[in-house]
Amino acid sequence: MTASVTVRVPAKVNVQLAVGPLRTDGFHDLANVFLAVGLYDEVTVRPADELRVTCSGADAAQVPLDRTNLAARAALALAARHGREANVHIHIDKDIPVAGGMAGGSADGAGALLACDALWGTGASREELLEICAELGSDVPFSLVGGAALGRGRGELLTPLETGGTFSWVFAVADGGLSTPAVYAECDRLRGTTPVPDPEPSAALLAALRTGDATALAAAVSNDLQPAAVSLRPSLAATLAAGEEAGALAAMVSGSGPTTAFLTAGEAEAEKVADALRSSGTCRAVRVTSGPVPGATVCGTARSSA
Ligand SMILES: C[C@@](CO)(OP(=O)(O)O)[C@H](O)COP(=O)(O)OP(=O)(O)OC[C@H]1O[C@@H](n2ccc(N)nc2=O)[C@H](O)[C@@H]1O
Ligand SMILES: Nc1ncnc2c1ncn2[C@@H]1O[C@H](COP(=O)(O)OP(=O)(O)O)[C@@H](O)[C@H]1O
Repeated sequence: MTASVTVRVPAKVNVQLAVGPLRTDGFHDLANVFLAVGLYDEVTVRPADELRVTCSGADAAQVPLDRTNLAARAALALAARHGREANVHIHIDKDIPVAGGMAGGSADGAGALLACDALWGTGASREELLEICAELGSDVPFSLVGGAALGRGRGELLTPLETGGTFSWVFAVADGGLSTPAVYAECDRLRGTTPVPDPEPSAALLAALRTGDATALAAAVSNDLQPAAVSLRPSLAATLAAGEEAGALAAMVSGSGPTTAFLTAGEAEAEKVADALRSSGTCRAVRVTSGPVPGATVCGTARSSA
């Protein structure tokens, strides 16, 4: 009998986030180019008398442990489809900043889904898992898939993208989070009555990903939510400026923020930008990593002796 399953799930950065007009269902159509990067949450599930969520890590106190947690919702959704109880203890070892625009909650949702599927021997197809992910949230399918992908619709309709290399990134973690709906609402407010074009992926950006050319990627990155995130958190402007001055090829807000992302020419340049950001006093923590990396992956299974 399986005693526990552990799944490792990466964070993401959006190298392009083109946001269309507000839809009647409250969402926005997107051209969302995701890149999975090497900051990870680990989700472990084991049989229990009832559904329970615990969390460890520096930001653990900010994570809800009730049934609103995306990992709990994932377990409940899979159990409901397969006519069973979601009697599991889910433990999240969290390294992805909370409410930071890096899809940490989505990562935990995808991780718990994959882990419960393995623990229960559900044998759900990839299509079924992706369908459940899309019900849980717009970013959750990408957390399952990883790598690089274009998200259309509200971000849940994925097309994998080819990448020709690995890109070096520095992330500056801000104090506190930003609410994703609040950032979308601020984007709409700033746009006012200006007509908004349908979002389209940038051909130059897709080509830069394909060839692995960091300089070309830096010239093509864009985030329509950045003005809104900076409007709600004006201090981000100083963080972005500090990374740019230190030689980042591109400085941008990660998704809805407030984490900021800095693309660099390589690992040595990333360390230099990281040092400058640390001493700038404009952020809470600095992380150096790279992407693309694979999506949710089972990394450990323990068997009970019974
Ligand atoms: C902005 C992005 C960029 O990848 O991620 P974060 O930077 O927050 O991680 C995503 O669009 C966030 O996706 P996710 O966090 O899964 O959002 P959801 O739970 O589906 O939706 C939360 C709320 O965000 C807004 N929302 C989300 C997606 C979308 N295409 N249009 C929206 O307007 C809606 O107000 C919605 O009610
Ligand atoms: N497993 C989870 N980890 C973190 N936050 C979660 C989780 N489940 C639900 N949430 C809620 O989702 C909100 C957004 O968190 P997160 O996914 O980390 O950020 P973002 O949407 O900016 O990428 C949090 O403020 C929290 O209330």
